[in-house]
Amino acid sequence: MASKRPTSTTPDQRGAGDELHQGVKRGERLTTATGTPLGDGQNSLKVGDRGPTLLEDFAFRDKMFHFDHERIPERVVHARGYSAHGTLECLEAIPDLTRAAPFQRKGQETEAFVRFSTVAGNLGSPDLARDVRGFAVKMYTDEGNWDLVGNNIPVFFIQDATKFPDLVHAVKEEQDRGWPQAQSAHDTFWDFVSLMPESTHMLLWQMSDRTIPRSFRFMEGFGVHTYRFVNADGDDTFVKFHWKPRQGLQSVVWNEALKINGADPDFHRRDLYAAIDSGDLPQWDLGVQVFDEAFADEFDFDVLDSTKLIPEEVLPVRVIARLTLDRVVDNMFAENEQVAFGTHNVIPGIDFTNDPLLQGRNFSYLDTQLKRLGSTNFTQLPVNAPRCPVRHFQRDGHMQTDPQLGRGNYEPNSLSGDDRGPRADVVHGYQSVVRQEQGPTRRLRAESFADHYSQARQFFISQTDVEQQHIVNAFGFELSKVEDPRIRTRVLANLLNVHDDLASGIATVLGVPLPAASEAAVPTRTDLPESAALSIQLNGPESFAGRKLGVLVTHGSDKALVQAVATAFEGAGAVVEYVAPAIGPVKLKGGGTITPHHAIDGGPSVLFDAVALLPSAEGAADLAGRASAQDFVSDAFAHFKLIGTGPAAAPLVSEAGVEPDDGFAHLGSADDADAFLQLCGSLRFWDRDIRA
Ligand code: HEM
Repeated sequence: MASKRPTSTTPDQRGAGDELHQGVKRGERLTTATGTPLGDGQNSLKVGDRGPTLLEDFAFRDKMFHFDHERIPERVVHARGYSAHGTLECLEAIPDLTRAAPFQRKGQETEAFVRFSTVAGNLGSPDLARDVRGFAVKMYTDEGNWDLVGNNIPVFFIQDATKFPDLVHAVKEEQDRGWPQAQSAHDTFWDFVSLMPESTHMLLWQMSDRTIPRSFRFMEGFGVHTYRFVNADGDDTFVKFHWKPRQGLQSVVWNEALKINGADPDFHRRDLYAAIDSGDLPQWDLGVQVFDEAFADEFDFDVLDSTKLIPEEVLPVRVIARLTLDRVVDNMFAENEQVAFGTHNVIPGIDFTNDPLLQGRNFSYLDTQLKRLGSTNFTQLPVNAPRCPVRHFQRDGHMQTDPQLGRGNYEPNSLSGDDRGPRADVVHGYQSVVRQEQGPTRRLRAESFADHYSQARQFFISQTDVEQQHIVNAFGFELSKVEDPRIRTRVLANLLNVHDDLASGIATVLGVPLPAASEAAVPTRTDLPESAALSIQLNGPESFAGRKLGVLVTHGSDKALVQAVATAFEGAGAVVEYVAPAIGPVKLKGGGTITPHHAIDGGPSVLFDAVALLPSAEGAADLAGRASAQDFVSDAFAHFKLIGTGPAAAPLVSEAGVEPDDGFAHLGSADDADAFLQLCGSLRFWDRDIRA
């Protein structure tokens, strides 16, 4: 006999969480995936009050079925990433060089989507791993989607795509033990690269502070390969693409990176989200190095070799457009995870070269995306769908969402639509550049790819003293994690071909003797000049705009001083966050309260670009005895940060074991705030880096 059906509100509703909620009482109706409204979303269908669950419970099965299949394979590389929407604005029309749609008219705007990423770590790995950053840009042009799938480093580890699986296997966690996660500091990576001298130039970049950027906003992007521009007449030129952050370049230091990973593993994604959300929109200039066959023939290296760059001093970067990111993602899965970039996604006006790495990439992306996204129809997902009309005869397939009307599903046909289906357009459609290719089919690396050390040396000598020391230390750190000493020796032997100071510096850090240099295929050139464009420190912003100041406050902190510092920094486009002994409101001397953003135990100074210590005398005495407060000061000091000290901060500074230097600014009164702001414009006080 059927029991009585519950009414909309049952007596079982009680407790703040509706623990025994049995009916719909407010809001939109909850349904199954097929739209059936549910009467209960909290309990499965059981026999009796405490009996077994019934297989008949379609609502339970509907929900659990979908949950069980929520995960899709993560990207085989670049799994960890974060995205934003934006716009590319053309600053200079270049129809003489290319018919690519975004560059035909000054002021023209093209919708864009960008995904930044690390390479080696899995989806849940920390943001501040020492790793190359992906910088992938999808541009939804009037003539199809153009993807510029780049990195924040202008060269790559290998010259031929067939080595890519080996490279990735070597850097990912080791197969017999499952670690380390998101790190190159282990035997298999260094074993591989020590046997592949072509990786040396990239290794120098990887061991530089480029691979521990302070923010996605403060790093460059590069297309890496030589591509082609093609104009409406079919004339082509070579082109290399550069993204230059208008915020300037900035990285953190290694010890800081390690601590950020603990304090906030989402540091980079949080930073990008917060900046865009607050209206501080990050921008990059898109620049090009355009050159012809004659330049390529005369250039020191092969322009098809992705382990080489063209120094900006040799061929200046010409800015043609500006990218602004202005919208965070609404849903990480729908956008960040389902977006599919590929070097093969080009538009009329953009073409490939014979770079053997690029040629291989053109195969790999589409291939992997079928596996990752599960259907050939992933181009219909909103984040991947072109914004221009799409007409073709690709039909059916898993998860087809286009009704694909009409009779004719072949080309040519006279039955679809207006009695004439879509046809290729010989005048306006994509035409590959006509190239003459000939020669014997062979598996061979051209002699023009043989110089593995000269540009590595050029990179090293182009760094400031501090940057060179950071490179030496990074090699030292990574190689100290290598267990097999033969691998370390091979790396040092290769690096002796780059620069004596580099190899001997690393040997000193490691405390091992220098081996003999390895035999190089061609001698290292010592005549390549320094290139200032390769340094981060020489390309800083000289401004604190877009950076973050951490202000340490306690009960009794001086209101006028705190306000003056906040007003100066916020007025200069910086973010100010307060750190206090506890998260509750802090009472200021002079009236009023501040609600801190962080309690001191969860707000270490590694989260900030500079710090101001503005405690009251009582507060300073209390903090001086707390390890987290001591670390706050000593870490800021050790990471070469600028430090402002209020009138009562001295006991805390001294208890932290820190001796104030010229990187300190005394904040005796509100009048000193501007001077501190000016000092912070240099971002770090590198003179403190005594090892340099
Ligand atoms: C032969 C060399 C390479 C191969 C075979 C290769 C292959 C791949 C594959 C299979 C993915 C995952 C794609 C996905 O699941 O959607 C990927 C992602 C990516 N690759 Fe490469 N890659 C190569 C070299 C490079 C180089 C030289 C760059 C930079 C210029 C680069 C930049 C990226 C970026 C940025 C992503 C992430 C795209 C995203 O955010 O979804 N790759 N690559």
